[in-house]
Amino acid sequence: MATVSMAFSLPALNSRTLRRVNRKPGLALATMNKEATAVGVRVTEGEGNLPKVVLTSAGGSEADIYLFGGCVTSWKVSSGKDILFVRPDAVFNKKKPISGGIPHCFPQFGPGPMQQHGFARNMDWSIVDSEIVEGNPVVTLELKDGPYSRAMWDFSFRALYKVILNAKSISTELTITNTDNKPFAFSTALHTYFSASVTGASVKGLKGCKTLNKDPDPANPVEGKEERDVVTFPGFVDCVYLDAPSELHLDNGLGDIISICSTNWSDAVLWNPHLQMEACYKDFVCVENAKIGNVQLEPEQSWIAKQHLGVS
Ligand SMILES: O=P(O)(O)OC[C@H]1O[C@@H](O)[C@H](O)[C@@H](O)[C@@H]1O
Repeated sequence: MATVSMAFSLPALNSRTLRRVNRKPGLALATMNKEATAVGVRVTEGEGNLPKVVLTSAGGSEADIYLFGGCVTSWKVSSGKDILFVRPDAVFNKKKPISGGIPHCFPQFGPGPMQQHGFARNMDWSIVDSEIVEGNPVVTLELKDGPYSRAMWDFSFRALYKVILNAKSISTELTITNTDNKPFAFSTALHTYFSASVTGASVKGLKGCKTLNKDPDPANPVEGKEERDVVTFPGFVDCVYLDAPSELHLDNGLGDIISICSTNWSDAVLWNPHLQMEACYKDFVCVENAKIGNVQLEPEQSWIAKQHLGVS
């Protein structure tokens, strides 16, 4: 993956410069023509020449976030191991969402009146703020409605996505605000792809949840209840867990136990495509924090949800 090897140098990003130059989409790229320094938060050129924010923590962990889709594509812990997974068929040309990392599903999860998983993963987000807190980088991205989103969903909204990298964790906070003068409703998810050995991977914490099993037909989920303490991925898995607990544990089958803690992400989704993606299904599982039922927001109201992924 291309990193900082560019013909031009990069800007030193601090809160003041980011506030000044990145209020409008597109300006993050323009700032890449200035002098180079990288402390904690920097913008570089990623795959397909797309702008990418790199967070580097004092503890040696690193995260990559593409402005296209506001997508965290990599979270490397200090050993250099990437806890997230990007599919080998992922493209970085803006013609499709980036298939991997933590894509946004907003304002629709799954199939529905608009494109699968909504438009947020197909739009350019911009940087509105960054700071370093005790050696840990923090960046806030923003997405607002535009002609592309309005054509599918005719509402004015503002999404803020704050990403905080610590030595052993990455946290996100998503705030959706209704900036329209009429109410709207949405569903949403963080469609997190974890690196895994699928035969050894399992999730704890879902026992007792009501399930909507999208196997075999995602458009007609079957209701049920999870009876297992430890949920595995023996074949095709596509299942929604309603009112999931705020803490789940993923054993990725690669020697890591990952805690997945959340606030206000009421639901969870497990997905592995099995033979539908023969080239890569053995190498990842998706454990998604989701809000499946519609969130209703009146004008000026906001909805906030937090996710915290940690390794021990
Ligand atoms: O291929 P996409 O659009 O990224 O979606 C992948 C999968 O995403 C999951 O969240 C859904 O539950 C699946 O039904 C879907 O197939």
